[in-house]
Amino acid sequence: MGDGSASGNRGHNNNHNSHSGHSNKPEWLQQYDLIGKIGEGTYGLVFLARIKSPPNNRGKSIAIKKFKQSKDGDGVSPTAIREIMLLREISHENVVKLVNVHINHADMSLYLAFDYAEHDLYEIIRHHRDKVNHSINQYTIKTLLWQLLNGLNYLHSNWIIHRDLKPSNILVMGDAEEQGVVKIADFGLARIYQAPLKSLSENGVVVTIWYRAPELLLGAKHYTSAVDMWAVGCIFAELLTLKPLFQGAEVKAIPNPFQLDQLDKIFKVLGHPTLEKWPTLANLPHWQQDLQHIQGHKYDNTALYSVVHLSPKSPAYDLLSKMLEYDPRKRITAAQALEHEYFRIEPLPGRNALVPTQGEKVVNYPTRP
Ligand SMILES: Nc1ncnc2c1ncn2[C@@H]1O[C@H](COP(=O)(O)OP(=O)(O)OP(=O)(O)O)[C@@H](O)[C@H]1O
Repeated sequence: MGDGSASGNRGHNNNHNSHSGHSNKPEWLQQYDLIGKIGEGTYGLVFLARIKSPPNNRGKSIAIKKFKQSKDGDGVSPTAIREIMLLREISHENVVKLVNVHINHADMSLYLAFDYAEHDLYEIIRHHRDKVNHSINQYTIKTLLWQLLNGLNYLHSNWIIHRDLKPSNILVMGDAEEQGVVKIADFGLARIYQAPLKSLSENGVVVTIWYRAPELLLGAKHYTSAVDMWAVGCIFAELLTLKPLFQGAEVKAIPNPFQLDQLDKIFKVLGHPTLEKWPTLANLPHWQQDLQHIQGHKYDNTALYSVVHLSPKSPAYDLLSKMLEYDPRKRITAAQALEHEYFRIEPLPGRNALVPTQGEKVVNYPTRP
């Protein structure tokens, strides 16, 4: 088993719910030693496992994502299976590798096995904020951002929009060989599950709205890769200040309620969007429907540079403000961002984000519990 293909599984064993004689684990799972639960997200549970064989991979750590069944009990659809098979072709240094797909045909439940990454930006930011109490060094921020953009540029060039980028989905390798390399996780899953914008997942895990682009908050039906660049802007600001940039209180109603507080938080920092700067704003459902709240209150001062403690003339501020451009058509793309002056001035981005530059203290980031 573990041939890396759902159809391969089928060829190997017609009874996909089959269990071996000595264990009640599904047969494919027996190639791994399950170590423990890493976390829980919108779509399911994540476990740490180690490969038992073949010998050259022995001991290699893997993150197995077990997907929940949907409410009506139907498992993964044929369309989703096709999408997942496409995701297996995705291969880039800054995108987490999908190493195996297992489908339990008895109930159509789905398990994806990814390369394991020891850190993620959520934990790195939290560690700096709550434990070491000092900001992340400039080299690390720039390297994390460059590699994130590099992975995203690859995904966008392959017509994959992430749609749910946030610090916990941006992994950083702790391994010797790939230490400090950024890996984007959870890409392509939004499309498979088609419900990334619902407010609460079935188990009550909160889906964060803090990184959601204004066009989505205003009810846009069609989204583009620009939604990911907005999230990157929010993450860049959070790396600089160790605080989420737009921390709106979520409206918890289903499906996809109007998140007024989130927009309010954005408008307070970036000023009110105008039709002059964002002409297609007028077509967005919530902009039209909610005249009283959304258009009634006017914010006009842009306070972004003071919130992120950057000089308005700095290249870092210039790049950040281009990521947080209201009009998605004018927002900077990943390819353009990689060419930005910020990445051409010292300190230059490198491969290992976690090695400090000269004179900086080594930060020992915690490993996953
Ligand atoms: N390949 C991986 N290696 C190590 N940890 C991972 C891997 N993929 C995900 N994780 C971690 O597992 C936890 C749960 O991840 P998951 O993607 O399911 O949820 P989430 O990102 O918290 O939320 P959501 O599913 O809503 O995006 C997170 O802490 C995440 O960093």
